[in-house]
Amino acid sequence: MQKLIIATKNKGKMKDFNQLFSKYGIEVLSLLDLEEDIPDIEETGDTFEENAAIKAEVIAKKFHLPVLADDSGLEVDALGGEPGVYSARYAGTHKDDNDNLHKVLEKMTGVKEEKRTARFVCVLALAQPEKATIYKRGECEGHIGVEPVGENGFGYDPIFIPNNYNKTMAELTSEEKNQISHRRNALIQLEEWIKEN
Ligand SMILES: O=c1[nH]c(=O)c2ncn([C@@H]3O[C@H](COP(=O)(O)OP(=O)(O)OP(=O)(O)O)[C@@H](O)[C@H]3O)c2[nH]1
Ligand SMILES: [Mg+2]
Repeated sequence: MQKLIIATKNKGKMKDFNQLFSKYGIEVLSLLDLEEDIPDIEETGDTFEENAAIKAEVIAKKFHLPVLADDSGLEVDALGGEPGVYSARYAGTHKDDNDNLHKVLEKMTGVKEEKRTARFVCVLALAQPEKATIYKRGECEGHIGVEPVGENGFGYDPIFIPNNYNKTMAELTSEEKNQISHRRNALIQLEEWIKEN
């Protein structure tokens, strides 16, 4: 395999995937890289698995090719697992990273450090013509800071401090993020398939 379509329009995810796939010599294409204009796919599921499958299967069917999709998000324990599957649209359907992370910070006002535990979750769904969809889940544990710090990454990276670090995910280089991230931890489980295909 020389090229793989990833059923996403998220440029932050694609930056991660570009780097993660480069070691396999595979070029990844997002829905924004295709010639055809692909309408937004409605994420109607209640779980990361359901939403990842919806995205991967719609595009795999359309092109008759293997397609990977990523559904991911932040689970904050003090917020009962929110924003979870609603991470991209937590502060509204305009899907603004800055508004989303400020909503989390606001809701966490007054919550003590030891109660600020959280994790990033990434579920990858690999849909292939005539085959059952394969799921892989990766997580990255950490806690929520009190203000946004750092310029790298995307989404909630500026407020997420991974375990064993004293800086946010947005202060890590992309190489550092890609050694510990939820996305990396999910993708590594597909390594055998990637090498065989
Ligand atoms: O700080 C972060 N670092 C990450 O590494 C990360 N991964 C996911 N997220 C958050 O979770 C939403 C995914 O929602 P999501 O899977 O529906 O994706 P999306 O709607 O943005 O794009 P698409 O892939 O569906 O086209 C994203 O928008 C982000 O808010 C992250 N935040
Ligand atoms: Mg989405």
